[in-house]
Amino acid sequence: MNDQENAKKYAGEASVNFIENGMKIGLGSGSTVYWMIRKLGEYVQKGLDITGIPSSHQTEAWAKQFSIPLTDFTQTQKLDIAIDGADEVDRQWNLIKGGGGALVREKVIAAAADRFIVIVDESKMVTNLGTFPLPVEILPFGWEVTSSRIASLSGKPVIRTNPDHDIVVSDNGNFIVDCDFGAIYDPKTLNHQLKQLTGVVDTGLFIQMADDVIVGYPDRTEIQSDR
Ligand SMILES: O=C(CO)[C@H](O)[C@H](O)COP(=O)(O)O
Repeated sequence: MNDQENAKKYAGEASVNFIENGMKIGLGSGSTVYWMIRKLGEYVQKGLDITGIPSSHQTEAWAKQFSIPLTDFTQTQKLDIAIDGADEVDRQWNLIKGGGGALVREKVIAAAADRFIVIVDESKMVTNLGTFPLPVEILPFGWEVTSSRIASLSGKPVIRTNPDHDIVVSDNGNFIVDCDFGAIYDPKTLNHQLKQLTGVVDTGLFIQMADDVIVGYPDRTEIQSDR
């Protein structure tokens, strides 16, 4: 395993220490979350009684693989904790998410949780957001119009495609545009401007939602609990 993967494993596994018996847990998406789910599965095997709501089809498949009991929002509207990765984390703990395309469900889950824990390897910690292009989920209908309106906010949107050049469809049946805004100095305002555009479902900007950030290094973790 390379250094970055080790760091993801450290961060993912450390987050499981925050989980207590009886909790309802939001399960994020991505390769760091994989390590959290795998470790959580071990705890469940040993008798930990929890239920999870997955934020993507991939996460649901992993949760089933590791025998984690699942529920959904028809059963509960409140989660004790949500644990998720991120593509970038700035100094105020604003996030860019959505590299894996699950940003909308991830945001619904984070918003429903009493505590939102972010798990990242050290490479994700940045001074300003924006090196990673911002994912924005948009409706397929008229996506060209929505995309050009995002461009008028200086976002340079690129429709997300797979290696066969087909447009990627999110778990919600929508499209994603990856937008290069340069350095994002005011993520709150940008998020607001984007969300006002008809056709935009949501953005990968998570503004001051994180309660804790667990940063993984190749040989250790650092838990940051004060913004
Ligand atoms: O937002 C996400 C998926 O939509 C992921 O959490 C984000 O892309 C980080 O993924 P990884 O842990 O694989 O680096």
